[in-house]
Amino acid sequence: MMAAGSTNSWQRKNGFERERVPRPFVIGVAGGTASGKSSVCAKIMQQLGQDDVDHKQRQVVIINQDTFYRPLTEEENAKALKGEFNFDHPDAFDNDFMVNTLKDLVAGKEVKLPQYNYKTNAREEKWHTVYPADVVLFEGILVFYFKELRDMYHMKLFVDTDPDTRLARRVLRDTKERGRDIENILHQYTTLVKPAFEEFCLPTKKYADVIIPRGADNTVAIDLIVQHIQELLRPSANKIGNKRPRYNSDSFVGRPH
Ligand SMILES: Nc1ncnc2c1ncn2[C@@H]1O[C@H](COP(=O)(O)OP(=O)(O)O)[C@@H](O)[C@H]1O
Ligand SMILES: Nc1ccn([C@@H]2O[C@H](COP(=O)(O)O)[C@@H](O)[C@H]2O)c(=O)n1
Repeated sequence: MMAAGSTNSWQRKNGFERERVPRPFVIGVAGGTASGKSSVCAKIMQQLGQDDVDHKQRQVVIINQDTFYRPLTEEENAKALKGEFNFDHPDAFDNDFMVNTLKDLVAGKEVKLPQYNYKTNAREEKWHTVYPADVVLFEGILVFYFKELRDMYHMKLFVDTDPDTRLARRVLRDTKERGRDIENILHQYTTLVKPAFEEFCLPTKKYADVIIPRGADNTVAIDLIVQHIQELLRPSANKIGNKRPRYNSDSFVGRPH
């Protein structure tokens, strides 16, 4: 671990002195379907002591790329119901919405986001507010694919879980939580999800700063990442660039060692 008050290589490379760590600190979390991206983000959030904090006060927010699936045409929706629409292709996303949302969060603005419904393959009508935070975790299968997004991350994590394990988890999850039947899941997986993973997601692993084998089970990797975030965002590193000092939580950064 870096000594308190020192400047790390990332900061030097990017021209940031110790006290100029960017706010918010944006972390991209990529990986195949059911690799454990959400679980890893939830653990990071929990270990930063943010679970019990009110949404308006949270210093860490998690944004899921699935929020940005574009609305489907009637024809596409009919295909989706048969497991024949390619949700794993970059064209399935509303790229402008995704980029603008992240830009707004980087600019310290609050954003309004829909809840995505996997049963209807559409956004819910009711949107919720996400408030500015000091750490933004942006997770999804293709969060490293788009250069404009990639350039906004200060740290990139790739969750690397064995494909058989991922398929097994996806079958369980999609039958229980996403209203799918097994035939439909396996058809979609073999014809669309797996080929798209190999074409669009896996090649983006090279952009990762940290690869996390086994996802949320990898407590050593998660502990190291959390320590690194805490170190970067210690209050002493907060002299310039933070318009909203919110370091009054003992459970977050700035806790005495
Ligand atoms: N380490 C694990 N052991 C067992 N099940 C897990 C593990 N990590 C995730 N899961 C389960 O696998 C499914 C996908 O995990 P999730 O974290 O949502 O992955 P992703 O966000 O990459 O799709 C979920 O049902 C989750 O509960
Ligand atoms: N209507 C939808 C939208 C997405 N999917 C699948 O979800 C996967 C991405 O979510 P993860 O939590 O698994 O990363 C992706 O592989 C899509 O195939 C879907 O099935 N239906």
